Amino acid sequence: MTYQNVVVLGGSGNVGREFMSQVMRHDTVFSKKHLNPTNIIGLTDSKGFWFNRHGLNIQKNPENIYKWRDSKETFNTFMRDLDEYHQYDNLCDLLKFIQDEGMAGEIVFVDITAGKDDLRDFHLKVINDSEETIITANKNPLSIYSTDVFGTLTRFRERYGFLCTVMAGANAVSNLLDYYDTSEIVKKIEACFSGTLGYLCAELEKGGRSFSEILNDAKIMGYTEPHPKDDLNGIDVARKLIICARTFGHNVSMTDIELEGFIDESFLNIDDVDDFMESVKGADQDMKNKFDSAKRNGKTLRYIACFELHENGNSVFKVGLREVPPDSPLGSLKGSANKVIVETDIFCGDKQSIIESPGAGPDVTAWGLRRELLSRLTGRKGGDYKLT
Ligand SMILES: NC(=O)C1=CN([C@@H]2O[C@H](COP(=O)(O)OP(=O)(O)OC[C@H]3O[C@@H](n4cnc5c(N)ncnc54)[C@H](OP(=O)(O)O)[C@@H]3O)[C@@H](O)[C@H]2O)C=CC1
Ligand SMILES: N[C@@H](CC=O)C(=O)O
Repeated sequence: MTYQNVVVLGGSGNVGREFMSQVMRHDTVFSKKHLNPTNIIGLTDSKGFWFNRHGLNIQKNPENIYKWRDSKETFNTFMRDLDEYHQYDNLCDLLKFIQDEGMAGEIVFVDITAGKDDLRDFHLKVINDSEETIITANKNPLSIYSTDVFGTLTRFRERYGFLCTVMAGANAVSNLLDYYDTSEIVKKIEACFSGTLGYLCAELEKGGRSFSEILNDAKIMGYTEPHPKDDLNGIDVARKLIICARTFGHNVSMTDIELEGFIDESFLNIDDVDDFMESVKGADQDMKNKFDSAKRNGKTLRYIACFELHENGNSVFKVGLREVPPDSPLGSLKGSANKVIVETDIFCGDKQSIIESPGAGPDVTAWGLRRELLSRLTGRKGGDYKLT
């Protein structure tokens, strides 16, 4: 039996713990489902990593999941004596460690961190200087740097999976890759790409609860970024629009996007998450007024990412809050649902391509990552297929 050996970067985080728990319930050797079961041999946080070349011991007792899944602190305590923990100065030390263990060419890294420069460097090193594979839910390496970085990372598609960076529960990214490969020019995109902001809009539209209460809910449900200001300043949606546009062939960067935050900029400069959550209470009345005003116009509000290719070849990228009819394709979205409407030469008029799916949450994201991992298994379809 050949294992798919996995190292989870950020495995102790919200999505990371859910990912671990789903893999342990369904994808390891104990599930007896796949010819190449998943074997988690390493798990990192921001300071170091746990490693066991035969597989982390935490995997052996899926019945303990409930003891560690819901809190990072209890997870860290649970892990303390199970396997060896190595501190690192630089994430690239991990790559060297794996090579020294004689495991080069056998690893899939799953990036569930929100890291920036150090993760960009790690992704580049893995793709340029090793034969390992990366599957990422972290959008930063593909979006906040130059198109060259995007091009380098995605040049070996079989070694770089990024389906979960946009609409984690759907096939949006692979559809856009298909348009690129078939030379089908994307003319227009309109999308709601944020589970957090979608949930906020749908709940504010109902009335009854304040903006800050709903945001707190979204944070508890794991929809928000590690710092929710990255949702509210529109950067998370802009990153997704950049990843989409680069995927269908556009040389676009953050400065090309007309970006309007969800709330006033004056609330968006607080680094401490608890202080930030307290301060945004100041935006409650303004957000209520905006939704009341839209309602008086027979409209509602949605946070929309838009790309349009003009006849003269110029393209426009916009991200912001827009009034839309409540029964329109984006105005009718509920909860954390995401939707992307794409127009190309073939897919236009009443043949637009529309993809809708849940866009956020640890469960959806972890499932998307597992799906991408499993799609790479050579032995996936050779298992003992059971019908019940
Ligand atoms: N929530 C969702 O619905 C979705 C999330 N994502 C993405 O998933 C990622 C993780 O989100 P979430 O689980 O909520 O975040 P958390 O903050 O809960 O977890 C982040 C994890 O990454 C580790 N980490 C942070 N920085 C670094 C670094 N520089 N190097 C190595 N490890 C690091 C943290 O370790 P430590 O504990 O030491 O800080 C922690 O284990 C984000 O990039 C997010 O955009 C993508 C799609 C959907
Ligand atoms: N914070 C993001 C998580 C997924 O990318 C969102 O709300 O959509």
